[in-house]
Amino acid sequence: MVATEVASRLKQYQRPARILLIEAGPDVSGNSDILHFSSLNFIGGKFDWGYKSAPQKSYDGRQIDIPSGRALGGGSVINGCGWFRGSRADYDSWGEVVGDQRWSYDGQLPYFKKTEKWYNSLNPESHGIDGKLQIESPISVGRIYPLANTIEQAWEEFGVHKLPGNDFNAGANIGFGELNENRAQGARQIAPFAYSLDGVTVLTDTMVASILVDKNNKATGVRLADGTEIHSDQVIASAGAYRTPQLLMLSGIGPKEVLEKHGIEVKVDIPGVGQNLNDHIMVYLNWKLKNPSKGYALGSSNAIFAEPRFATGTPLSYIASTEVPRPDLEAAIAKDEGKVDPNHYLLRREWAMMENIVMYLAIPPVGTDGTHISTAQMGLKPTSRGAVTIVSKNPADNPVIDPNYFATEVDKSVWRHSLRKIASFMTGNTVLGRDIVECETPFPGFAPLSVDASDEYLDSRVKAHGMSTFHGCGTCAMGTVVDTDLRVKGVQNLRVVDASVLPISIGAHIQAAVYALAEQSATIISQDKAA
Ligand SMILES: Cc1cc2nc3c(=O)[nH]c(=O)nc-3n(C[C@H](O)[C@H](O)[C@H](O)COP(=O)(O)OP(=O)(O)OC[C@H]3O[C@@H](n4cnc5c(N)ncnc54)[C@H](O)[C@@H]3O)c2cc1C
Repeated sequence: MVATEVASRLKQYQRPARILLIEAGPDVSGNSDILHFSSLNFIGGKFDWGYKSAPQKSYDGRQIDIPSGRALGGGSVINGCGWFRGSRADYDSWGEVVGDQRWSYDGQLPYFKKTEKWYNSLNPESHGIDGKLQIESPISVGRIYPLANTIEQAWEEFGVHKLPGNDFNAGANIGFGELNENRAQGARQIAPFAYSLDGVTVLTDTMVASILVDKNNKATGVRLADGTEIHSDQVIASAGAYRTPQLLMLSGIGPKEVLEKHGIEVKVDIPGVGQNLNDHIMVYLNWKLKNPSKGYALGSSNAIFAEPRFATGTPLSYIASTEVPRPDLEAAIAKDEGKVDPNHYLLRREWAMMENIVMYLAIPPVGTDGTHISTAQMGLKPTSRGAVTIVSKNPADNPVIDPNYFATEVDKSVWRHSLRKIASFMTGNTVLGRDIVECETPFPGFAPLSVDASDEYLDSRVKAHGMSTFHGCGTCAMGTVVDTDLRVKGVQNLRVVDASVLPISIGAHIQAAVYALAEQSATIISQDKAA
C-alpha cells in the first residue's frame, strides 16, 4: 500500500527523479471483481500471501490465519476499507515515544487531511476535502439499514454517547460515530487508483530477495529473486510488517544471532528488527433475532437488501469504542509488571480499549439466512507483543509470524470486561435486548454468552475464536530500527516506510495511520538534501 503512495508522491515532488517500484504480486488494476464488498473473499485467494501464525501459546497452540495483500497496492486490494484514525492520544504517545512532535497528533493531522477527500463539510479542521482517497459513510451513500436507528438508540441507552458530528475520525474515539470507509459509492479504491504511478517504473510479479549493502554500510540497490541486481541511490523498503523485517534480515540487518544462525553475513546488528509485532485481536459473535421476519439482517426477505446500493460497502452503521474501569487496568498492569507505575502509558491518558460493531449479517458457521446479526469486537490497545523472524535465508520461505496474542493480563482483563459488556448491550436493558435479540448463538461446544460468565469461560471464548484483525505492525519500529526520518539506523541510503515502523499499537484499524505515515514520509524524503 505504502509503496504506491510514496512512489507517487516522490514522483510528484521530485519530477526528475527516476523511481522504480518493485512488487512481488500482480497488477490487479484492471480486475473489476476486486472492487466490491464480496471482494473480502480474496482473503485466502490469489492476492493474499495466506500466512499462518506460529502456534499461539495462549490459544493452546492454535494457529491463526494472517492474510496479507500480495498485489500492486498491497493490503488495499483485499482489505475491508474501514477508515479509522484512532485518537489524539495514540499519536501523542507516538510523538512522545520517539521524541519528535512531527509524529504527534498535531504533527500528523496535515497528513491525515492530505489523504482524505471527506464526504461532508462539518469538521473542516479535522478533515481534508481534496485528498486522494474518497471517504464516505453508509448514510452518506444512502445505505440506511433497517436497524441503524435502533443501534444508535441502544448505544445511548447503554451510556455510550454519539461523538460530535457523528464523527469517529476527529481525534476522539470514546463513544460512537458513523462507520467511514475509503470507498467511492461503495467501490474499493485500491492504492494505485488513488495515487497515480505515472512516470514511475513498475515491476510487478517480481520478488526482491535482499537489499545490497556495501562495505561502508551503504545501501546501493536490490537483488531480485532471480539474482538480477538493480542499483540505485536510495532504497525504500515497504514490504509490510511481515516481509520488511525478513528483507532486512536477509540483507544482513537484524539480530546478530538470528543472522549467524542462518549463515547470513552480519552488516548491522539491530536486535529490534522483527520484534514488537502487534496486532489487534478480533472476536465475532452471532446473535439470534427474536423475529427474523422483520427483515433486519442480510439474507432475510427484506426487499431493501436487493437494492444495488446495499450490495456495496460493509453492512453496518456505527462504531462504538468503550473504556475499561481504571481499577481493572491497574490490577492487570500490576499482575503483568509486578507494580503499577502511575506513569504507565495506559494510565496517563484516557483510552478507548475495545471497538464494538453490530453487523447486519451472520458470521460462519451460521448461514446468511436473515435469522442472525453479529458483533465484531476488536481489542484496541493490546500490550501483548510478538515477533517476526526467518526460517532460512531463502526469500521464498515465508517469515515466521508469532503475534503472541492474548499473552498479558491487561489483554485478558480488557476482553473479559468487554465480552460481558457486549452481552449486556445485546441482551440486557437496551432496545436490542428488549425487542430485537434473543440470545447469542455460540460456536458448537459453548454456552451462550452471558453477563455473569466466569473469567475462565470468557478466556476460553477468546482462545477458541480470537482471530487477527489483519493489523500486524511495529516490527521495524521507529525509534528502535528506524529514526524519525525513517532511516534505518546504521545504514546509509536505506529507509523503511510501511506499517512495520509504527512504534506503538494504534487504537484503530491501521490503514488511515499508514496512509498518513506515507504522506509525511514522502515529504520528509523529498526534503532530504542527501536523498
Ligand atoms: C484482509 C485484510 C483486511 C484489512 N482491513 C482493513 C480495514 O478495513 N481497515 C484498515 O484500516 N486496515 C485494514 N487492513 C490493514 C491494512 O490493509 C494494512 O495495514 C496495510 O495494507 C499495510 O500497508 P503496508 O504498505 O505496510 O503493507 P502492505 O499493504 O502489505 O504492502 C506490502 C507489499 O509488499 C509486497 N512485498 C512483500 N515482500 C516483497 C518482496 N520481497 N519483494 C517485492 N514485493 C514484496 C507485498 O506483496 C505487498 O504488496 C486489512 C488488511 C488485510 C490483510
